[in-house]
Amino acid sequence: MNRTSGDGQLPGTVDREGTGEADTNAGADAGADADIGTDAGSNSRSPPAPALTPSSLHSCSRELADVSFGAILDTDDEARIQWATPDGLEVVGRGVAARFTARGPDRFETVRKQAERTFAELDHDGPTVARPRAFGGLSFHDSHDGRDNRGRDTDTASNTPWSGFAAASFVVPRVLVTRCDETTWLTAVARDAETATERLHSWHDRLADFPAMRPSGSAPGVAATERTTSPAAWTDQVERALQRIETTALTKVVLAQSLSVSLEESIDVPATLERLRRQYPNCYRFLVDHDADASGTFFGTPPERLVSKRGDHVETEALAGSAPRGETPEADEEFADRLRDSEKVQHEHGLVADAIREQLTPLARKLTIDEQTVRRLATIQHLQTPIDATLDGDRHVLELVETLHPTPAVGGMPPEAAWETIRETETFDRGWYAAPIGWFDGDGDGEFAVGLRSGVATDETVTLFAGNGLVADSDPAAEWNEVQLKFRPILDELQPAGADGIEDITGDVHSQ
Ligand SMILES: C=C(O[C@@H]1C=C(C(=O)O)C=C[C@H]1O)C(=O)O
Repeated sequence: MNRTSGDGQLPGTVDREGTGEADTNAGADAGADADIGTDAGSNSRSPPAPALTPSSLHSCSRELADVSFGAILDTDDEARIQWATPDGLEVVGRGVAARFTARGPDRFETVRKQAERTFAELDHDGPTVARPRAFGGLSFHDSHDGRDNRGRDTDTASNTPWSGFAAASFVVPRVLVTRCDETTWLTAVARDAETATERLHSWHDRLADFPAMRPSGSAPGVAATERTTSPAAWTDQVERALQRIETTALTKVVLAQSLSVSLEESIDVPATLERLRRQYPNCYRFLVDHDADASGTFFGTPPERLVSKRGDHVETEALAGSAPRGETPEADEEFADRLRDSEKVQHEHGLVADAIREQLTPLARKLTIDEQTVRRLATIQHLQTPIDATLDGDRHVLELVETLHPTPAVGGMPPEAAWETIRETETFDRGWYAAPIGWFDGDGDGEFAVGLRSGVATDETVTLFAGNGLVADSDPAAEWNEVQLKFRPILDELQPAGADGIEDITGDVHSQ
Protein backbone atom coordinates (compact mmCIF):
# COMPACT_ATOMS: atom_id res chain seq x y z
CA MET A 1 0.00 0.00 0.00
CA ASN A 2 2.76 2.38 0.81
CA ARG A 3 4.03 3.27 -2.59
CA THR A 4 3.34 6.94 -2.67
CA SER A 5 6.08 8.65 -0.83
CA GLY A 6 9.69 8.30 0.01
CA ASP A 7 12.45 9.74 -2.05
CA GLY A 8 14.50 6.59 -2.07
CA GLN A 9 14.44 4.46 -5.15
CA LEU A 10 18.06 3.69 -4.51
CA PRO A 11 19.70 0.36 -4.40
CA GLY A 12 21.08 -0.46 -1.02
CA THR A 13 24.23 -1.94 0.30
CA VAL A 14 25.83 -5.32 0.32
CA ASP A 15 28.62 -5.84 2.77
CA ARG A 16 30.13 -9.24 3.12
CA GLU A 17 32.25 -10.27 6.05
CA GLY A 18 31.88 -6.95 7.78
CA THR A 19 34.77 -5.22 6.12
CA GLY A 20 32.86 -1.98 6.06
CA GLU A 21 33.30 -1.79 2.29
CA ALA A 22 29.75 -1.32 1.23
CA ASP A 23 28.75 -1.90 -2.39
CA THR A 24 31.88 -3.79 -3.18
CA ASN A 25 32.88 -7.35 -2.96
CA ALA A 26 34.55 -7.46 0.38
CA GLY A 27 38.20 -8.24 0.30
CA ALA A 28 40.06 -10.41 2.75
CA ASP A 29 38.20 -11.79 5.68
CA ALA A 30 38.35 -9.29 8.49
CA GLY A 31 38.45 -11.89 11.24
CA ALA A 32 35.66 -13.17 13.39
CA ASP A 33 33.07 -10.57 14.18
CA ALA A 34 35.11 -7.60 13.10
CA ASP A 35 33.45 -4.26 12.52
CA ILE A 36 30.15 -4.28 10.78
CA GLY A 37 29.62 -2.59 7.45
CA THR A 38 28.28 0.90 7.01
CA ASP A 39 24.85 1.52 5.59
CA ALA A 40 25.47 3.63 2.52
CA GLY A 41 21.85 3.08 1.59
CA SER A 42 20.73 5.37 4.40
CA ASN A 43 21.90 8.47 2.59
CA SER A 44 19.15 9.49 0.23
CA ARG A 45 21.50 11.59 -1.85
CA SER A 46 24.12 8.91 -2.44
CA PRO A 47 24.53 7.81 -6.06
CA PRO A 48 23.17 4.45 -7.14
CA ALA A 49 25.40 1.60 -6.11
CA PRO A 50 27.72 0.15 -8.74
CA ALA A 51 26.82 -3.20 -10.25
CA LEU A 52 27.84 -6.08 -8.04
CA THR A 53 29.74 -9.11 -9.10
CA PRO A 54 28.99 -12.32 -7.28
CA SER A 55 31.25 -13.46 -4.51
CA SER A 56 31.22 -16.79 -2.84
CA LEU A 57 29.90 -17.76 0.55
CA HIS A 58 30.99 -20.98 2.22
CA SER A 59 29.41 -22.62 5.20
CA CYS A 60 29.81 -25.81 7.17
CA SER A 61 27.97 -27.33 10.12
CA ARG A 62 28.44 -29.85 12.86
CA GLU A 63 26.16 -31.18 15.53
CA LEU A 64 26.43 -29.63 18.96
CA ALA A 65 25.56 -30.73 22.48
CA ASP A 66 22.71 -28.58 23.72
CA VAL A 67 23.82 -25.14 24.76
CA SER A 68 22.09 -22.11 26.23
CA PHE A 69 21.03 -19.77 23.42
CA GLY A 70 20.91 -16.95 25.95
CA ALA A 71 24.58 -17.52 26.78
CA ILE A 72 25.48 -17.29 23.07
CA LEU A 73 23.60 -14.00 22.82
CA ASP A 74 25.41 -12.76 25.92
CA THR A 75 28.95 -12.74 24.56
CA ASP A 76 30.44 -9.43 23.52
CA ASP A 77 30.80 -10.43 19.85
CA GLU A 78 29.32 -8.03 17.31
CA ALA A 79 25.79 -8.33 15.96
CA ARG A 80 23.21 -10.73 17.34
CA ILE A 81 19.93 -12.13 16.12
CA GLN A 82 17.44 -14.55 17.58
CA TRP A 83 14.48 -16.18 15.87
CA ALA A 84 12.07 -18.81 17.17
CA THR A 85 8.83 -20.09 15.67
CA PRO A 86 5.78 -21.62 17.34
CA ASP A 87 6.53 -24.93 15.57
CA GLY A 88 9.93 -25.32 17.20
CA LEU A 89 12.69 -23.86 15.02
CA GLU A 90 15.11 -21.77 17.11
CA VAL A 91 18.12 -19.94 15.75
CA VAL A 92 20.66 -17.55 17.22
CA GLY A 93 23.28 -15.83 15.11
CA ARG A 94 26.40 -13.78 15.80
CA GLY A 95 28.53 -11.63 13.52
CA VAL A 96 27.97 -10.60 9.93
CA ALA A 97 29.09 -12.72 6.96
CA ALA A 98 26.92 -10.75 4.53
CA ARG A 99 24.64 -7.78 4.96
CA PHE A 100 21.86 -6.52 2.70
CA THR A 101 20.34 -3.10 3.24
CA ALA A 102 18.06 -0.90 1.17
CA ARG A 103 15.57 1.93 1.44
CA GLY A 104 12.50 3.30 -0.26
CA PRO A 105 9.54 1.54 -1.86
CA ASP A 106 11.85 -0.79 -3.81
CA ARG A 107 13.66 -2.05 -0.71
CA PHE A 108 12.09 -5.53 -0.90
CA GLU A 109 13.31 -6.06 -4.44
CA THR A 110 16.70 -4.46 -3.82
CA VAL A 111 17.41 -6.75 -0.87
CA ARG A 112 16.23 -9.76 -2.87
CA LYS A 113 18.57 -8.96 -5.75
CA GLN A 114 21.54 -8.38 -3.46
CA ALA A 115 20.85 -11.64 -1.66
CA GLU A 116 20.33 -13.64 -4.85
CA ARG A 117 23.80 -12.64 -6.02
CA THR A 118 25.39 -13.62 -2.74
CA PHE A 119 23.45 -16.85 -2.26
CA ALA A 120 24.03 -17.90 -5.90
CA GLU A 121 27.59 -18.72 -4.92
CA LEU A 122 26.74 -20.42 -1.63
CA ASP A 123 28.48 -23.69 -0.90
CA HIS A 124 26.98 -25.30 2.21
CA ASP A 125 28.43 -28.44 3.76
CA GLY A 126 25.84 -29.57 6.28
CA PRO A 127 22.18 -30.42 6.76
CA THR A 128 19.51 -28.21 5.22
CA VAL A 129 18.13 -27.15 8.59
CA ALA A 130 21.50 -25.63 9.52
CA ARG A 131 21.95 -23.74 6.22
CA PRO A 132 22.85 -20.04 6.30
CA ARG A 133 19.82 -17.77 6.34
CA ALA A 134 19.52 -14.00 6.17
CA PHE A 135 17.72 -12.55 9.21
CA GLY A 136 16.26 -9.08 9.57
CA GLY A 137 13.35 -6.85 8.79
CA LEU A 138 11.96 -3.79 7.11
CA SER A 139 10.27 -0.59 8.15
CA PHE A 140 6.49 -0.27 8.18
CA HIS A 141 6.51 2.85 5.98
CA ASP A 142 8.28 3.13 2.62
CA SER A 143 9.56 6.54 3.64
CA HIS A 144 11.49 5.39 6.71
CA ASP A 145 14.95 6.85 6.62
CA GLY A 146 15.92 7.66 10.18
CA ARG A 147 13.33 10.41 10.30
CA ASP A 148 10.05 10.14 12.11
CA ASN A 149 6.80 9.59 10.22
CA ARG A 150 6.09 13.30 9.99
CA GLY A 151 9.26 13.90 8.04
CA ARG A 152 11.22 15.58 10.82
CA ASP A 153 14.88 14.73 11.23
CA THR A 154 15.39 12.36 14.11
CA ASP A 155 17.62 14.98 15.76
CA THR A 156 14.67 17.30 16.09
CA ALA A 157 11.95 14.67 16.39
CA SER A 158 10.86 13.80 19.86
CA ASN A 159 12.91 10.81 20.89
CA THR A 160 12.39 8.27 18.16
CA PRO A 161 13.81 4.97 19.33
CA TRP A 162 14.37 3.99 15.69
CA SER A 163 17.37 6.10 14.84
CA GLY A 164 19.93 4.04 12.94
CA PHE A 165 17.38 1.41 11.89
CA ALA A 166 17.61 1.05 8.10
CA ALA A 167 14.42 0.81 6.03
CA ALA A 168 15.49 -2.76 5.21
CA SER A 169 18.33 -4.62 6.84
CA PHE A 170 19.25 -8.30 6.79
CA VAL A 171 22.37 -10.17 7.82
CA VAL A 172 23.70 -13.65 7.20
CA PRO A 173 25.44 -14.28 10.52
CA ARG A 174 28.98 -15.66 10.63
CA VAL A 175 27.94 -18.15 13.25
CA LEU A 176 24.51 -19.75 13.58
CA VAL A 177 23.24 -22.16 16.18
CA THR A 178 20.05 -23.88 15.04
CA ARG A 179 17.80 -26.06 17.17
CA CYS A 180 15.09 -28.15 15.52
CA ASP A 181 13.55 -31.52 16.40
CA GLU A 182 15.72 -31.72 19.53
CA THR A 183 18.94 -31.54 17.55
CA THR A 184 21.33 -28.59 17.75
CA TRP A 185 23.66 -27.57 14.93
CA LEU A 186 26.53 -25.13 14.78
CA THR A 187 27.12 -23.46 11.40
CA ALA A 188 30.01 -21.20 10.42
CA VAL A 189 29.85 -18.94 7.34
CA ALA A 190 32.76 -17.22 5.59
CA ARG A 191 33.96 -16.11 2.18
CA ASP A 192 36.23 -19.09 1.76
CA ALA A 193 35.93 -22.70 2.84
CA GLU A 194 39.10 -22.67 4.93
CA THR A 195 37.98 -19.73 7.08
CA ALA A 196 34.54 -21.31 7.50
CA THR A 197 36.11 -24.54 8.75
CA GLU A 198 38.44 -22.71 11.15
CA ARG A 199 35.55 -20.66 12.45
CA LEU A 200 33.47 -23.80 12.94
CA HIS A 201 36.19 -25.43 15.03
CA SER A 202 37.01 -22.39 17.09
CA TRP A 203 33.34 -21.76 17.94
CA HIS A 204 32.83 -25.44 18.68
CA ASP A 205 35.68 -25.31 21.22
CA ARG A 206 34.40 -22.06 22.63
CA LEU A 207 30.85 -23.33 23.06
CA ALA A 208 32.05 -26.46 24.89
CA ASP A 209 32.53 -24.20 27.95
CA PHE A 210 29.08 -22.64 27.68
CA PRO A 211 26.30 -23.75 30.04
CA ALA A 212 23.39 -25.83 28.72
CA MET A 213 21.00 -23.60 30.68
CA ARG A 214 21.11 -19.99 31.76
CA PRO A 215 18.91 -18.44 34.43
CA SER A 216 16.11 -16.45 32.84
CA GLY A 217 16.44 -13.76 35.49
CA SER A 218 13.74 -11.57 36.90
CA ALA A 219 11.84 -8.49 35.85
CA PRO A 220 13.96 -5.31 35.80
CA GLY A 221 11.07 -3.33 37.32
CA VAL A 222 9.28 -0.32 35.90
CA ALA A 223 10.32 3.08 37.28
CA ALA A 224 8.04 5.22 35.08
CA THR A 225 6.03 5.13 31.85
CA GLU A 226 5.41 7.83 29.29
CA ARG A 227 2.79 7.70 26.56
CA THR A 228 2.94 9.17 23.07
CA THR A 229 -0.84 9.37 23.12
CA SER A 230 -2.98 10.49 26.06
CA PRO A 231 -6.53 9.14 26.42
CA ALA A 232 -7.86 12.53 25.25
CA ALA A 233 -5.55 12.61 22.21
CA TRP A 234 -6.54 9.01 21.40
CA THR A 235 -10.24 9.82 21.53
CA ASP A 236 -9.60 12.73 19.19
CA GLN A 237 -7.54 10.58 16.79
CA VAL A 238 -10.14 7.81 16.73
CA GLU A 239 -12.96 10.29 16.14
CA ARG A 240 -11.08 11.86 13.24
CA ALA A 241 -10.41 8.41 11.76
CA LEU A 242 -14.09 7.50 12.14
CA GLN A 243 -15.03 10.67 10.32
CA ARG A 244 -12.79 9.63 7.42
CA ILE A 245 -14.45 6.21 7.46
CA GLU A 246 -17.84 7.89 7.27
CA THR A 247 -16.98 10.41 4.57
CA THR A 248 -14.29 8.78 2.39
CA ALA A 249 -13.50 5.41 0.84
CA LEU A 250 -11.63 4.35 4.00
CA THR A 251 -13.28 1.32 5.61
CA LYS A 252 -10.68 0.28 8.18
CA VAL A 253 -7.53 1.78 9.69
CA VAL A 254 -5.22 0.51 12.42
CA LEU A 255 -4.04 3.26 14.76
CA ALA A 256 -1.27 2.60 17.23
CA GLN A 257 0.43 4.16 20.23
CA SER A 258 3.83 3.85 21.85
CA LEU A 259 4.62 3.57 25.53
CA SER A 260 8.08 4.44 26.74
CA VAL A 261 9.07 2.52 29.87
CA SER A 262 11.95 3.58 32.14
CA LEU A 263 13.31 0.57 33.99
CA GLU A 264 14.67 0.27 37.50
CA GLU A 265 17.53 -1.94 36.31
CA SER A 266 19.17 -2.83 32.99
CA ILE A 267 17.13 -5.12 30.79
CA ASP A 268 18.48 -8.50 29.71
CA VAL A 269 16.59 -8.93 26.43
CA PRO A 270 17.37 -12.65 25.85
CA ALA A 271 16.28 -13.42 29.44
CA THR A 272 13.10 -11.38 28.93
CA LEU A 273 12.37 -13.36 25.75
CA GLU A 274 12.98 -16.60 27.61
CA ARG A 275 10.43 -15.60 30.24
CA LEU A 276 8.03 -14.60 27.45
CA ARG A 277 8.45 -18.06 25.91
CA ARG A 278 6.83 -19.58 28.99
CA GLN A 279 3.84 -17.24 28.82
CA TYR A 280 3.48 -17.23 25.03
CA PRO A 281 4.79 -20.63 23.83
CA ASN A 282 2.73 -20.49 20.64
CA CYS A 283 4.08 -17.13 19.48
CA TYR A 284 7.19 -16.18 17.52
CA ARG A 285 10.16 -14.73 19.42
CA PHE A 286 12.70 -12.46 17.81
CA LEU A 287 15.62 -10.21 18.67
CA VAL A 288 17.47 -8.03 16.16
CA ASP A 289 20.59 -6.22 17.22
CA HIS A 290 22.73 -6.37 14.12
CA ASP A 291 23.42 -2.79 13.27
CA ALA A 292 26.05 -0.84 15.16
CA ASP A 293 24.24 2.42 14.27
CA ALA A 294 20.89 1.31 15.67
CA SER A 295 19.80 2.98 18.87
CA GLY A 296 18.44 -0.19 20.46
CA THR A 297 17.52 -3.86 20.23
CA PHE A 298 14.20 -4.65 18.56
CA PHE A 299 12.51 -7.67 20.12
CA GLY A 300 9.08 -9.17 20.58
CA THR A 301 6.68 -12.13 20.72
CA PRO A 302 4.32 -11.69 17.76
CA PRO A 303 1.39 -14.07 17.46
CA GLU A 304 0.91 -13.29 13.77
CA ARG A 305 2.52 -14.98 10.79
CA LEU A 306 2.85 -12.68 7.81
CA VAL A 307 3.92 -15.49 5.49
CA SER A 308 5.96 -18.67 5.35
CA LYS A 309 7.08 -20.17 2.07
CA ARG A 310 8.69 -23.52 1.38
CA GLY A 311 8.97 -24.47 -2.28
CA ASP A 312 5.61 -23.60 -3.79
CA HIS A 313 3.71 -23.92 -0.50
CA VAL A 314 2.68 -20.72 1.26
CA GLU A 315 1.00 -20.26 4.63
CA THR A 316 -0.42 -17.04 5.99
CA GLU A 317 -3.38 -15.97 8.08
CA ALA A 318 -5.85 -13.26 8.91
CA LEU A 319 -5.52 -12.35 12.58
CA ALA A 320 -7.76 -9.48 13.60
CA GLY A 321 -10.40 -8.86 16.22
CA SER A 322 -9.32 -8.82 19.86
CA ALA A 323 -10.84 -9.51 23.28
CA PRO A 324 -9.44 -10.08 26.78
CA ARG A 325 -9.12 -13.54 28.35
CA GLY A 326 -11.75 -14.32 30.97
CA GLU A 327 -10.97 -15.07 34.59
CA THR A 328 -13.02 -18.31 34.43
CA PRO A 329 -13.57 -20.75 31.54
CA GLU A 330 -17.14 -19.46 31.26
CA ALA A 331 -16.08 -15.80 31.14
CA ASP A 332 -13.36 -16.72 28.65
CA GLU A 333 -15.86 -18.44 26.38
CA GLU A 334 -18.18 -15.47 26.66
CA PHE A 335 -15.45 -13.15 25.38
CA ALA A 336 -14.76 -15.62 22.55
CA ASP A 337 -18.47 -15.74 21.69
CA ARG A 338 -18.58 -11.98 21.58
CA LEU A 339 -15.75 -12.03 19.04
CA ARG A 340 -17.51 -14.65 16.91
CA ASP A 341 -20.92 -13.02 17.11
CA SER A 342 -20.00 -9.36 16.75
CA GLU A 343 -20.95 -7.99 13.36
CA LYS A 344 -18.37 -5.24 13.76
CA VAL A 345 -15.53 -7.67 14.59
CA GLN A 346 -16.54 -10.01 11.77
CA HIS A 347 -16.54 -7.09 9.34
CA GLU A 348 -13.10 -5.99 10.58
CA HIS A 349 -11.76 -9.55 10.32
CA GLY A 350 -13.40 -10.20 6.96
CA LEU A 351 -11.69 -7.17 5.42
CA VAL A 352 -8.32 -8.71 6.32
CA ALA A 353 -9.11 -12.20 5.03
CA ASP A 354 -10.58 -10.79 1.78
CA ALA A 355 -7.56 -8.55 1.18
CA ILE A 356 -5.11 -11.43 1.66
CA ARG A 357 -7.15 -13.63 -0.68
CA GLU A 358 -7.19 -10.92 -3.33
CA GLN A 359 -3.46 -10.28 -3.00
CA LEU A 360 -2.49 -13.94 -3.22
CA THR A 361 -4.93 -15.08 -5.90
CA PRO A 362 -2.89 -13.71 -8.85
CA LEU A 363 0.21 -15.57 -7.55
CA ALA A 364 -1.42 -18.88 -6.72
CA ARG A 365 -2.81 -21.85 -8.58
CA LYS A 366 -4.61 -23.03 -5.44
CA LEU A 367 -5.78 -21.08 -2.43
CA THR A 368 -7.46 -22.52 0.66
CA ILE A 369 -9.14 -20.44 3.29
CA ASP A 370 -9.62 -22.54 6.43
CA GLU A 371 -12.31 -22.22 9.00
CA GLN A 372 -12.18 -19.25 11.34
CA THR A 373 -11.07 -20.03 14.90
CA VAL A 374 -10.38 -18.14 18.11
CA ARG A 375 -6.67 -17.90 18.88
CA ARG A 376 -6.11 -17.77 22.64
CA LEU A 377 -2.94 -16.20 24.06
CA ALA A 378 -2.18 -15.72 27.76
CA THR A 379 -3.64 -12.23 28.00
CA ILE A 380 -5.69 -11.75 24.82
CA GLN A 381 -7.69 -13.68 22.23
CA HIS A 382 -8.10 -13.02 18.51
CA LEU A 383 -10.15 -14.21 15.57
CA GLN A 384 -7.90 -16.16 13.21
CA THR A 385 -8.40 -17.51 9.69
CA PRO A 386 -5.57 -19.70 8.36
CA ILE A 387 -4.86 -19.27 4.62
CA ASP A 388 -2.78 -21.66 2.47
CA ALA A 389 -1.71 -21.30 -1.13
CA THR A 390 0.18 -23.21 -3.78
CA LEU A 391 2.18 -20.79 -5.91
CA ASP A 392 1.78 -20.64 -9.67
CA GLY A 393 5.55 -20.45 -10.24
CA ASP A 394 8.91 -19.79 -8.70
CA ARG A 395 8.81 -16.82 -6.33
CA HIS A 396 11.01 -15.43 -3.59
CA VAL A 397 9.45 -15.10 -0.13
CA LEU A 398 10.34 -11.38 -0.24
CA GLU A 399 7.96 -11.00 -3.20
CA LEU A 400 5.18 -12.39 -1.02
CA VAL A 401 6.24 -10.20 1.90
CA GLU A 402 6.07 -7.15 -0.36
CA THR A 403 2.67 -8.19 -1.70
CA LEU A 404 1.17 -8.79 1.72
CA HIS A 405 2.73 -5.99 3.81
CA PRO A 406 0.93 -4.35 5.43
CA THR A 407 -2.17 -6.51 5.69
CA PRO A 408 -5.27 -4.61 6.83
CA ALA A 409 -4.65 -6.25 10.25
CA VAL A 410 -1.97 -3.60 10.81
CA GLY A 411 -2.66 -1.06 8.02
CA GLY A 412 -6.23 -0.81 6.77
CA MET A 413 -8.47 -0.66 3.70
CA PRO A 414 -8.09 0.62 1.08
CA PRO A 415 -4.34 0.48 1.64
CA GLU A 416 -3.44 3.94 0.32
CA ALA A 417 -6.12 5.73 2.31
CA ALA A 418 -5.21 3.81 5.45
CA TRP A 419 -1.53 4.57 5.05
CA GLU A 420 -2.25 8.25 4.62
CA THR A 421 -4.49 8.26 7.70
CA ILE A 422 -1.79 6.56 9.78
CA ARG A 423 0.86 9.04 8.66
CA GLU A 424 -1.35 12.03 9.28
CA THR A 425 -2.71 10.85 12.62
CA GLU A 426 -0.06 8.99 14.59
CA THR A 427 2.38 11.17 16.49
CA PHE A 428 5.21 8.65 16.83
CA ASP A 429 7.49 6.75 14.49
CA ARG A 430 6.34 3.19 13.70
CA GLY A 431 9.84 2.22 12.59
CA TRP A 432 9.88 -1.58 12.32
CA TYR A 433 6.76 -2.05 14.49
CA ALA A 434 3.97 -3.94 12.65
CA ALA A 435 6.38 -4.59 9.76
CA PRO A 436 7.82 -7.86 8.40
CA ILE A 437 10.47 -9.52 10.55
CA GLY A 438 12.01 -12.89 9.75
CA TRP A 439 14.40 -14.76 7.47
CA PHE A 440 14.97 -16.02 3.95
CA ASP A 441 17.45 -18.44 2.42
CA GLY A 442 19.26 -19.05 -0.85
CA ASP A 443 16.26 -20.85 -2.37
CA GLY A 444 13.99 -17.88 -1.69
CA ASP A 445 12.18 -19.80 1.04
CA GLY A 446 11.60 -18.17 4.40
CA GLU A 447 9.24 -17.13 7.14
CA PHE A 448 8.11 -13.70 8.35
CA ALA A 449 6.10 -12.64 11.36
CA VAL A 450 4.39 -9.28 11.78
CA GLY A 451 6.54 -7.27 14.24
CA LEU A 452 3.82 -6.92 16.91
CA ARG A 453 3.87 -7.26 20.70
CA SER A 454 7.27 -5.72 20.33
CA GLY A 455 9.57 -3.03 21.65
CA VAL A 456 12.95 -1.37 21.27
CA ALA A 457 15.23 -1.79 24.26
CA THR A 458 18.22 0.26 25.29
CA ASP A 459 19.95 -0.38 28.58
CA GLU A 460 17.30 1.00 30.94
CA THR A 461 14.38 1.84 28.65
CA VAL A 462 11.97 -0.08 26.47
CA THR A 463 9.63 1.60 23.99
CA LEU A 464 6.59 -0.58 23.37
CA PHE A 465 4.13 -0.37 20.48
CA ALA A 466 0.54 -1.52 20.12
CA GLY A 467 -2.44 -0.71 17.94
CA ASN A 468 -5.96 -1.72 17.07
CA GLY A 469 -8.18 -1.82 14.01
CA LEU A 470 -10.90 0.82 13.70
CA VAL A 471 -14.03 0.43 11.58
CA ALA A 472 -17.35 2.30 11.52
CA ASP A 473 -18.94 2.04 14.98
CA SER A 474 -15.62 1.71 16.83
CA ASP A 475 -15.75 3.19 20.30
CA PRO A 476 -12.62 5.14 21.40
CA ALA A 477 -12.70 3.82 24.99
CA ALA A 478 -13.12 0.17 23.95
CA GLU A 479 -10.35 0.56 21.35
CA TRP A 480 -8.07 2.13 23.96
CA ASN A 481 -8.56 -0.84 26.27
CA GLU A 482 -7.75 -3.31 23.48
CA VAL A 483 -4.54 -1.44 22.70
CA GLN A 484 -3.52 -1.63 26.39
CA LEU A 485 -4.03 -5.43 26.29
CA LYS A 486 -1.44 -5.58 23.51
CA PHE A 487 1.18 -3.76 25.60
CA ARG A 488 0.77 -6.39 28.29
CA PRO A 489 2.89 -9.30 27.01
CA ILE A 490 6.16 -7.38 27.32
CA LEU A 491 5.05 -4.95 30.03
CA ASP A 492 4.13 -7.85 32.32
CA GLU A 493 7.64 -9.24 31.91
CA LEU A 494 9.20 -5.90 32.81
CA GLN A 495 7.51 -5.61 36.18
CA PRO A 496 7.54 -8.07 39.07
CA ALA A 497 4.36 -10.11 39.55
CA GLY A 498 1.78 -8.23 41.58
CA ALA A 499 3.03 -4.78 40.61
CA ASP A 500 0.44 -2.23 39.56
CA GLY A 501 -0.43 -2.34 35.92
CA ILE A 502 -1.37 0.47 33.58
CA GLU A 503 -4.46 2.54 33.59
CA ASP A 504 -7.27 2.05 31.16
CA ILE A 505 -9.12 5.01 29.75
CA THR A 506 -11.51 5.06 32.71
CA GLY A 507 -8.62 5.46 35.14
CA ASP A 508 -8.94 1.89 36.47
CA VAL A 509 -5.64 0.16 37.05
CA HIS A 510 -5.29 -3.37 35.72
CA SER A 511 -3.05 -5.36 37.96
CA GLN A 512 -0.53 -7.40 36.01
C1 LIG B 1 -1.94 -3.95 15.77
C2 LIG B 1 -1.79 -4.99 16.59
O1 LIG B 1 -2.46 -6.18 16.45
C3 LIG B 1 -3.18 -6.47 15.26
C4 LIG B 1 -4.56 -5.95 15.32
C5 LIG B 1 -5.58 -6.70 15.85
C6 LIG B 1 -6.97 -6.10 16.02
O2 LIG B 1 -7.20 -4.99 15.52
O3 LIG B 1 -7.81 -6.72 16.68
C7 LIG B 1 -5.36 -8.04 16.21
C8 LIG B 1 -4.19 -8.66 15.94
C9 LIG B 1 -3.15 -7.99 15.13
O4 LIG B 1 -3.32 -8.27 13.79
C10 LIG B 1 -0.83 -4.95 17.73
O5 LIG B 1 -0.63 -5.97 18.39
O6 LIG B 1 -0.21 -3.88 17.95
